[in-house]
Amino acid sequence: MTANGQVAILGAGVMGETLLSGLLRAGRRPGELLITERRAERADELRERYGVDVVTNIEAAAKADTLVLVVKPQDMPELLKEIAPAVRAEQTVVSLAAGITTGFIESRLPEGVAVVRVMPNTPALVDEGMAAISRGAHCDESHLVLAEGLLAATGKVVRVPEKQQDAVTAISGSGPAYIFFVVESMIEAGVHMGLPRSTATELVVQTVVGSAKLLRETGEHPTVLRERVTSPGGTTAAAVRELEDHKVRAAFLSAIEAARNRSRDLAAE
Ligand SMILES: NC(=O)C1=CN([C@@H]2O[C@H](COP(=O)(O)OP(=O)(O)OC[C@H]3O[C@@H](n4cnc5c(N)ncnc54)[C@H](OP(=O)(O)O)[C@@H]3O)[C@@H](O)[C@H]2O)C=CC1
Ligand SMILES: O=C(O)[C@@H]1CCC=N1
Repeated sequence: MTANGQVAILGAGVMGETLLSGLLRAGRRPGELLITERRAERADELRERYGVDVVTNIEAAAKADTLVLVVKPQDMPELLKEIAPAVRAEQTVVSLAAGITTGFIESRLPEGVAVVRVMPNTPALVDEGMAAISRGAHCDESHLVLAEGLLAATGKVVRVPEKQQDAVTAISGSGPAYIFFVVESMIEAGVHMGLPRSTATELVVQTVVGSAKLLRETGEHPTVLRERVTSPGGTTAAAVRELEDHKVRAAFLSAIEAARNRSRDLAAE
């Protein structure tokens, strides 16, 4: 991992804690990390679980070299207003918030601060994350390398132009939820047909893991892999016909466009 001094995670909810735990698993020492949280009991829980210091947003902004912003998009204006007086141009700001542009953040912080926009996802909790990063107006290669170093602790990192981030958010940011939705539906189908819930769950989870590995390790197109499962006149063909009749492919397109549009709207709230 690239060394980048002290890193503060501002907002340690689901995604903030995921990043924090990943950095610790990757060998970062608790003393190199700071976190901020506004609820005292949550702060105590994190302090106890990870041995990291929990400080105020202003303290974090004054002390850390890298500020990772992981509050909800709707909380971002208030957070930026609070930390702006303490932020300095030599710091790097990394935002994980959906929909919030680097321009939005730059315009609320002192002139010249480097801002990197990141879209991570929750499989980072098991070091299988997918993160996409984009540069703001004041970033150079060193800022992108720094952000890559942070995110590579928990999975893959790609660079994308910022104009693609709303689509990325809709695909890989929200993506795990679509997969879990499919998993839930398949388990329910198994239960409906009389399988014990535990059996249905084991069958579906291993099928998803195995299919994901097959995709990654063979590099084959998903259509080719699907055709290999689909024996002529067989069971899979009967099932896929139903999925097509119910316009599941079109539903995915509409759903993912809705997520992309929601990402675009978030900065305006
Ligand atoms: N969850 C996901 O899968 C992904 C989330 N993201 C992005 O990550 C960000 C966080 O999402 P998520 O972790 O799901 O949301 P959470 O609500 O779990 O986490 C946000 C955390 O920020 C805290 N917070 C809010 N305002 C402040 C503040 N002013 N100072 C300090 N802490 C504050 C909240 O505290 P409190 O509990 O008191 O409100 C909460 O603990 C969002 O911007 C989201 O778009 C990006 C990719 C994937
Ligand atoms: O649902 C959300 O808004 C966040 C961003 C991507 C995943 N979760």
